[in-house]
Amino acid sequence: MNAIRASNLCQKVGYFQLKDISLSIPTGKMTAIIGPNGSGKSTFLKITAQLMGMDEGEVLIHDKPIHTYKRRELAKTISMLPQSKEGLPNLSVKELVSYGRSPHHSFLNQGSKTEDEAIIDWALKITSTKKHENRMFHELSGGEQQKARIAMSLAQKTDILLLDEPTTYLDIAHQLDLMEMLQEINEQYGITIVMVLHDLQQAAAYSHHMIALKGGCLVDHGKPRDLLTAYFLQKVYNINAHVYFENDYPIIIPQLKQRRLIP
Ligand SMILES: Nc1ncnc2c1ncn2[C@@H]1O[C@H](COP(=O)(O)OP(=O)(O)OP(=O)(O)O)[C@@H](O)[C@H]1O
Repeated sequence: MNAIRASNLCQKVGYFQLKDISLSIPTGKMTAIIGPNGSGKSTFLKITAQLMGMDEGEVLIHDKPIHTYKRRELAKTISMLPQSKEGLPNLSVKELVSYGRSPHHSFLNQGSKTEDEAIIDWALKITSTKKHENRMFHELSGGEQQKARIAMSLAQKTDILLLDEPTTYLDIAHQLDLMEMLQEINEQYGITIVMVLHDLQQAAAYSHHMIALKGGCLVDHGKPRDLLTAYFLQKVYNINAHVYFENDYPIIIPQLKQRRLIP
């Protein structure tokens, strides 16, 4: 079953164009979207979260065309964490995470306070941010802020979580901690996780499915172990590298003096 299916998706953004993208994202799995800077990864996520329209094509979420979803219904199905954390109000961590409950409230139906509290508590605990709940968001470190933002997305209680470069600004230990946390969330709760990542080793190690974009086009998609080869790296990034797997963890060894290969 597919959580997301795009067919012949085209979208022009300034001088850039997403061209005829057709792909599927499996339900309950972790999918990594990779590709060079400016290849359209964020644009694809934004269209999928309906933060941006499309010129042509169709996107189905759980087999239902995205344009037939009401705004609140979509927000209960899919949550997206954008790259930038700019513009977030200076709230306490708990207040920020509570924001995730907004789609579940309306003017006429404020929902159950007990249920909200239980979900907020769950989101704080699973992201290990419970201990920071009374601290101000802007006082946290980059890694702690990233986890608090993920807690806010989790509190939205959606089946699908879109994360745009969740490991940016994090050191290697916090990157691995975050990836393992996402793996745990995926395994325990069956949430479909789609993440844009630049670290190819982590992308392949932590995903079941990988999608590669380049220049607004889909280059390839499939299981990381099948996809990640020297030929693939040459095709997508124009680099020469050796690739091998050690206990299912991919190792990429780039050849030195690559610069002449960059167009
Ligand atoms: N609002 C906009 N106006 C004009 N051009 C835009 C706009 N948003 C994105 N673009 C362009 O669209 C292209 C694709 O951008 P996008 O952010 O989707 O790429 P990306 O693969 O996520 O890149 P990165 O890895 O660098 O984050 C880029 O060339 C970018 O300059």
